[in-house]
Amino acid sequence: MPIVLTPYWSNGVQKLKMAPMPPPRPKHGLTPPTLDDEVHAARCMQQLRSKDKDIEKYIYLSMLKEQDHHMFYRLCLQHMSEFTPIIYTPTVGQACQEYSHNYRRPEGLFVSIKDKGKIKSVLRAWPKIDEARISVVTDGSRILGLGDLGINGMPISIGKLSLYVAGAGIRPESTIPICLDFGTNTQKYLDDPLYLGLRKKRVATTEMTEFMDEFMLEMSVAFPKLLVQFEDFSTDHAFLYLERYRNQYPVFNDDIQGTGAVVLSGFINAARLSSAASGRPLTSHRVLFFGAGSAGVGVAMQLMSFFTLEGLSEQEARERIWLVDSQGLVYTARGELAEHKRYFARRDYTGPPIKDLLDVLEYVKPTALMGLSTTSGAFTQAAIQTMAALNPLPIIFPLSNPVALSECTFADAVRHTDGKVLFASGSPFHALPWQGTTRYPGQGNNMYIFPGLGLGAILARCASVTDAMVEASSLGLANSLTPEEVEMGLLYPQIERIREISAQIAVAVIRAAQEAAVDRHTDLRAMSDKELLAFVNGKMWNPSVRPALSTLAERADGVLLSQY
Ligand SMILES: O=C([O-])CC(=O)C(=O)O
Ligand SMILES: [Mg+2]
Repeated sequence: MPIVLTPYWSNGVQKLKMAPMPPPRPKHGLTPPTLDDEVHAARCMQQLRSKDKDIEKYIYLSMLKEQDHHMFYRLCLQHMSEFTPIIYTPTVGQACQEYSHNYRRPEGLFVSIKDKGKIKSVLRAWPKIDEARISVVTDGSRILGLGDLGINGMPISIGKLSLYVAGAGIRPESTIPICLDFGTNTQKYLDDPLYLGLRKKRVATTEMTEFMDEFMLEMSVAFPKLLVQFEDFSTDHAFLYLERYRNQYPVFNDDIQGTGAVVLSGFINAARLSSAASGRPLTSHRVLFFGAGSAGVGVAMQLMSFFTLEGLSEQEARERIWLVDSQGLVYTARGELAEHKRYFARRDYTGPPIKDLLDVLEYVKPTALMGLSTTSGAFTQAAIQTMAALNPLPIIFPLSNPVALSECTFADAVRHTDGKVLFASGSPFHALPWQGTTRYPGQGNNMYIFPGLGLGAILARCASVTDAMVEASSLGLANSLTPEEVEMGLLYPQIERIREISAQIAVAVIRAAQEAAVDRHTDLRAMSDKELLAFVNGKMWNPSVRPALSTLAERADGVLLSQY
């Protein structure tokens, strides 16, 4: 009977019993005689680096994670800057686009619109119900900047959860990647014979909302300790479902709140430097958002709340922000506007539409230019030079993902501002030699925020995720730079320190949850900050240092068992 090799997730048919296992001991003869763990780690890295294509590296690491997750996470933590561009942005984008072609095994839960009315039984199929703590849920409708990928969005949930494990020490078995299948409007996938999802156009919002109500309720019943992260829903639904469920369940939206928090954090550090150079106060910054989707407006809201913390009234804070969408400057007199853009629409401009970015820059004179448009190259040489002419240290954040959709490259931003730019992008760029020194790009990606925010919310067993908790995560990140990192001109800490940063963020988040009294694990209230930090660190899962022998021997047993 093939026991060990049966996927631990079974297609809703039969739930596997997870009996407690004695620690596996290598059986003599089932592993090679000199399988040394350290050497095996080096072997894995060599195998990874021997692949030419990033997607091959992704597939290799995906298999390694399944075969030996201790080794996978151990190497991931040791080589964070090498691993994240593969298991996460940008390669995860390609992994999504090619998911139906590269699919090998189930790694998450698929719930489709056809399951409406019986979602409970689908969720019950998950083999580790009691362990569940965090789920990343996408409907594949707006994956990164790549559009509607339907069920091919599953790898984004998988990738985010790998970072929860690596970055915040959530136990691997506590994570549930979920892809909801409402159909897809992308004809290419509907025509693809290998496409894994429902072959139908997306259902209407009313039907989707009925489904979502049932789904969220059943999730809270099946997994009472679960936090839900909404990921890469199209803008309208992202706002709709965040507002609908945020006071009822522990849920947050990574693209609105996670991105908002991470960009605010980088903005705070950049604005401090830029204000020091210009002599103008932090509250005088003028921020232009190029792109007014869920991420753009999410970031704008986060920045606005920062301005109010700095002492501005709500109206004054709102007036620090300008939005540009595909029609140009967003202003009330322009005509009918999508709901989520109305709040920031300018009321102080009533002239003809200003469509060209250069004209908008001349009109607004921003100190900071944020790109969330998924329009590759939108920040042209002229636009970057205009920012440099307007500001001694211009803040330019091309935040669109993946890297091919970035509004400009790091090299262009440095070159066209004569090295003065304060830069962060959504996807990774390499450091750049510049006039005898090295310039480091910031990566303003929500991967700095969601692991720590999620960890804090889980440990405090929060009933909901409040704005103050999100804000705390942002300030926690901004203040986590070491003096060496400040010296290097970094806006974000080095990603290798992610565990340390996540622990600090988690503490800040737990404190904010306590203040709002949404924490259900109230024992933590009595702890000092030091005790709380020790508690958070103590809860983190660590890959075991000597796993390879036992895991491989276990698998060897499984192979034999399945063969006979
Ligand atoms: O996944 C990422 O790299 C950041 C993100 O949430 C997005 O772009 O939607
Ligand atoms: Mg996202």
